[in-house]
Amino acid sequence: MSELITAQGLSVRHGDTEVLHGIDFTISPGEIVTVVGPNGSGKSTLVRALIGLEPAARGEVTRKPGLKIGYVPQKLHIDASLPMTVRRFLSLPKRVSDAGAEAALERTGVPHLGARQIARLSGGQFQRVLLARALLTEPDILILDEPTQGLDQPGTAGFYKLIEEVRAETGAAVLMVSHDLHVVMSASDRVICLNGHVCCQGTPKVVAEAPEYRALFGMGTQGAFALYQHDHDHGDEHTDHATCTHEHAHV
Ligand SMILES: Nc1ncnc2c1ncn2[C@@H]1O[C@H](COP(=O)(O)OP(=O)(O)OP(=O)(O)O)[C@@H](O)[C@H]1O
Repeated sequence: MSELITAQGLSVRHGDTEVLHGIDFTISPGEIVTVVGPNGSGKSTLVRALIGLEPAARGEVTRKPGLKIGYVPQKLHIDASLPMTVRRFLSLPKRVSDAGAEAALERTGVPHLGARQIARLSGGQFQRVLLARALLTEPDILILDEPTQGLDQPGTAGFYKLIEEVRAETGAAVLMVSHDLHVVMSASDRVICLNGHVCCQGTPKVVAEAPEYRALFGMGTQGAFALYQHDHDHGDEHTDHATCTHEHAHV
């Protein structure tokens, strides 16, 4: 198979609630795919299911045999009272050589941070260290759940530029969850809008021009947008065209 990860008819439940239903998904080598959608729409659940951290209630997820995944979760709590240097953090859970750690920090633009306490890093530095850690395994695919959360606009733009450089250098595919719609649109090969199901997907250009997408994310809001869940279901297609369906935007 050429796809790195495939999901067919994937549904995931949390307790009695079906959080995701009928998801068809693929990601190919070297692709940058971004998942957007309102809070609680199942973005983190989807990436966790694709990795195998959440069981499928229905459907199936297939990963290419031997696939190496570099995963940066949405939340990683590190106790501020626990002394731990960046260098030590990079060796958890698996020890890495000094040369390997240095190369990864260099690659993510923070070569001087090895001796620093992890709890004292800025948000942007911490994200770059997390990315360095994810790169240590030389992954076929990087999976980043809201990697620029809490970063300012230059920090966010810089981080996405770094992601593109890493993709260009290593050929790794990238699957991201993000709320930074404007940057996401330019940095992604494909955007998937999720709302419990895939309600919209396509190339950034095609999706951005789709009236449905504009309705979904709002116009004239200076980047602010609001999305509301809808409770009807319908078929979704995977095509190169935007396949937005009738969502309701309230801006
Ligand atoms: N471990 C869990 N147990 C029960 N319910 C959960 C669990 N994790 C997530 N949920 C619920 O599943 C739904 C989807 O959550 P998920 O975190 O996947 O959404 P999301 O799109 O990533 O949200 P956000 O943008 O706020 O990060 C939410 O209603 C959430 O409350």
